[in-house]
Amino acid sequence: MTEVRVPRVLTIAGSDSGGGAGIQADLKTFQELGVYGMSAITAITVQNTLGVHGVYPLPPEAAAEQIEAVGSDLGVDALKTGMLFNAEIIRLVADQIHKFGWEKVVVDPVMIAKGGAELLQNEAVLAMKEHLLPLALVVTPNIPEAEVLAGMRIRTMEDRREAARRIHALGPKIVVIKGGHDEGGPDREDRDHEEARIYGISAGADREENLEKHSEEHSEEHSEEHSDKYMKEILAEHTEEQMEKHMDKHQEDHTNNHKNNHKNNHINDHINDHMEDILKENTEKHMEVHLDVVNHPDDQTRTAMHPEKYSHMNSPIFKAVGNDRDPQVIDLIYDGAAFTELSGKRVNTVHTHGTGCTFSAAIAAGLAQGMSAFDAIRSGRSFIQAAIEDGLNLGQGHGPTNHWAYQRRLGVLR
Ligand SMILES: Nc1ncnc2c1ncn2[C@@H]1O[C@H](COP(=O)(O)OP(=O)(O)OP(=O)(O)O)[C@@H](O)[C@H]1O
Ligand SMILES: Cc1ncc(CO)c(N)n1
Repeated sequence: MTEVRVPRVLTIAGSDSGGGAGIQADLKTFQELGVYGMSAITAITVQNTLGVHGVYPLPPEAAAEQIEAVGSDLGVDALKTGMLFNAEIIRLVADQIHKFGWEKVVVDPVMIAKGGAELLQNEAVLAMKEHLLPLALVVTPNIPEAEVLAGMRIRTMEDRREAARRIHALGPKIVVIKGGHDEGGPDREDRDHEEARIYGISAGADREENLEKHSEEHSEEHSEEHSDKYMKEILAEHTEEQMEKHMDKHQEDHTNNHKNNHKNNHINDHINDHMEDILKENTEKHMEVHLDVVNHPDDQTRTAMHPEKYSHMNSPIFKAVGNDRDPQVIDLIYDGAAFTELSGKRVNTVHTHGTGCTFSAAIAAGLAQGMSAFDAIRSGRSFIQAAIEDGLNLGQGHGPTNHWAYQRRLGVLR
């Protein structure tokens, strides 16, 4: 008789005292998805929903030794990396992955926190590209991280596809460029002007030509100094944008405060004892995970899906509801052969702290459970969509997502 063993997943990441991102988000996600979670901590961050107030990296050997301890004893079916902080930690982590021969590796190339704090030293980007990305099965940059890794600006979906091709060329088998930061719309022109300020170029007709030149220079040079400068420019720009958006959202939040307080007191009062009732009280809107898959005509990826194995995802709760007027978040997936767009309804909330950590942790959990990479990504997207939709409204800034939401919705179905 074969022994059934629980899937084992390791996260190599930083600690978030606020509990919404980093190691804490990963372990909560693993637990919710029914896999056994283990951790190798790279750094301790002093963090809450208002921002990162301190970063205390551990000695690089501490990460390597934690990985050695769990790898040599408990075993690892899949792993994810998050905040790695510096080049030395990246090199040692890559050495361990290589030594153990682990293949189900999800790299979340964490660089900055929402709010702007540096979670990866600028000079470590090169180590990430050279040592870690070649070992990744799935890499999940957000848009600013994809810009840094690809050495180009991302304005349009075509830019995103080009960035995905460039990142894929660095070695990972599947690239997912997440869309959380792509708010699209009228700010694009402002971004062109901001870019013009940074590069000293025109925001008009010759913009593309200049950018092209810049990215050619970038790929030719490959020097640490150059990538350091480029990363600083990109991150500074995105940080400014994030801070402005944060302030706007805060004002909006104040206006809605009274309404929200009422709703959240209600949720908190009942959260443990009457969760099923609360879920039933929530409207249809709350009950659905709005996901849709759009494949390009030559796309083969869709055949990699096995809906019969994950039949719960075809239930009304997880089915796309298909309202084209809803603002969408699109995650772009590229496997070296075809592009797939995974789109979901954009939730209008500031409580998105740790979305990337949670998403990549859910992908690693799916891989450990034997899902194909595409199914694991789709399942991870459903997990984070539910977690954002059923937000907890904690803290005064960017609050955490609700790691219970996905399983609790499934619980209602059972
Ligand atoms: N407002 C939103 N509504 C719905 N889905 C979202 C929203 N924001 C992000 N997502 C989803 O969450 C996942 C993480 O995307 P995001 O771009 O926010 O990552 P990130 O910036 O790396 O997150 P973080 O740095 O907070 O960990 C993606 O699957 C994305 O589509
Ligand atoms: C520790 C840690 N890792 C990752 C992120 C990115 O969300 C964060 N804010 N904190």
